[in-house]
Amino acid sequence: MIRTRVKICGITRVVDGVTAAEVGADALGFVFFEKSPRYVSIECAAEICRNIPPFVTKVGLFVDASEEMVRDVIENVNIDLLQFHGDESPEFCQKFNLPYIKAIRAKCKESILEAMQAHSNALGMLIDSYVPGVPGGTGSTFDWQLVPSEYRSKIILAGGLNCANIVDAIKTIRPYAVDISGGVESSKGIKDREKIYQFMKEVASADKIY
Ligand SMILES: O=C(O)c1ccccc1NCC(=O)[C@H](O)[C@H](O)COP(=O)(O)O
Repeated sequence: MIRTRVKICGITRVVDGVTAAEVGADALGFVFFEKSPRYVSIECAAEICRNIPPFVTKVGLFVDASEEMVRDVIENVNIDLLQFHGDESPEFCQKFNLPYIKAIRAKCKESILEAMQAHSNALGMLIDSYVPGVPGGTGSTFDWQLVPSEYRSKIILAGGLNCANIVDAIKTIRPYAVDISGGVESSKGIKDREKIYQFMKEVASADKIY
């Protein structure tokens, strides 16, 4: 059986990080973008990461951050992976001696393929919804037919996923991983234990289908 990995993004509290890890999330995301309602400070993220078991991947998210800021996070938070949501170049993304995920907002097939080729050294490509002026965490889905099937093993599907649509999403795309934020929240930045649990159950049931 193929197992779809799950990344839960926008963790702002120790309790949510611990719950997500307990319930089986493979990765947790921390948003270092001050304009986001899910922003976490370096101190807060470091405290959460100290409480998370070692085999859960900790991901630091940035939106056109300075090199200095990315380095500050790497030095002070025990993160394993970087995730870039802005217009960062491949050269910038590869500066930090850590693997990275490049987030692409799904405007059209051509722009997705172009970004995938430019970021061929990225560990994964997170394909998210395109909402003008919003770099991530939109809560909106997009046309999944835009996802290039030939890159399946690198694709992290994001954007408006929830318990009601995740089985369909996995059956349609068969991504390597799925990423969810708003779909497992009770309010922005506050995760809901029951929703996380249900989401993990739905992913497992989708995996049994193939
Ligand atoms: O979550 C945010 O507020 C955010 C802000 C700026 C850049 C990225 C952000 N989140 C990144 C993620 O990986 C989200 O999980 C992804 O966009 C999906 O969010 P949602 O549609 O709410 O599931």
